[in-house]
Amino acid sequence: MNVDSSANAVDIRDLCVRRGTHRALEDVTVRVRRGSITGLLGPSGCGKTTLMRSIVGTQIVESGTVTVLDRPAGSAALRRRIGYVTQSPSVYPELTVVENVTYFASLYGRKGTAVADTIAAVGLTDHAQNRAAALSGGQLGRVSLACALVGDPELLVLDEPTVGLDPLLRAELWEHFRALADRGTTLLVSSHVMDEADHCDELVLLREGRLIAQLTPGELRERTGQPRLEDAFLRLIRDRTGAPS
Ligand SMILES: Nc1ncnc2c1ncn2[C@@H]1O[C@H](COP(=O)(O)OP(=O)(O)OP(=O)(O)O)[C@@H](O)[C@H]1O
Repeated sequence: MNVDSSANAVDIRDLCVRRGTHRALEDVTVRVRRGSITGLLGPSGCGKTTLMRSIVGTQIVESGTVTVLDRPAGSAALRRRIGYVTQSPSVYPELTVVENVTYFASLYGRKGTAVADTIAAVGLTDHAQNRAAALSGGQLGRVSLACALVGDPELLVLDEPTVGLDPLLRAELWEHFRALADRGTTLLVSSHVMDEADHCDELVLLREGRLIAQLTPGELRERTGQPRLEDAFLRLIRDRTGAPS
């Protein structure tokens, strides 16, 4: 893929989103560089999923702009260019793993070894012939991930893709994400645990619907003087709220 890494894959300005009676996002301005891995981090309920939904175009926004791959979020032309994996796996339970992934590969015109390679990348080769209905929750999540990966989209939006996975599989998935980014894919990956932040080029830190900071892991450590990213995030919040450390 030929990519101008200085350009933004996602450009969000002054975004406000209301969900029910609650302001889920408040004046959020964020940019995601093409060909990078950006971690979307913050506590449960801070607005990570809402921000992802705004990017993939499934969220009604109150005000602000969301531009994705140079088009307004939700444009029909973006559908095949974005892969979105939600927290709840969306696969066909009666189909096997290989049938599920083959179906999505055919939608995107992928041929050759794409299906087998993608199933291997998510660690499911040994389960390729099993029906999805017979898989564990973590395995189902990986089938869902494979269905998004196999389309080789320009932008991958992944909502907590490593939740519930064992450390080895997690490490392998992050390696795969890095290989994709090196090839020019843009990845936006949410997590509510900071121990994955070091895999990211940039971090978007949210709290209570507001952007706390957008910076690299190195900048976060430097700004707070905390070597552990978990401590650094807490430091940043305490500095902003004036709470004692
Ligand atoms: N369908 C909904 N109707 C009303 N409010 C909602 C709805 N979904 C989410 N919210 C609220 O919007 C806010 C942001 O939720 P969101 O799901 O974006 O958070 P999150 O950071 O992704 O959380 P988690 O890490 O637990 O998935 C929360 O206060 C939540 O209660």
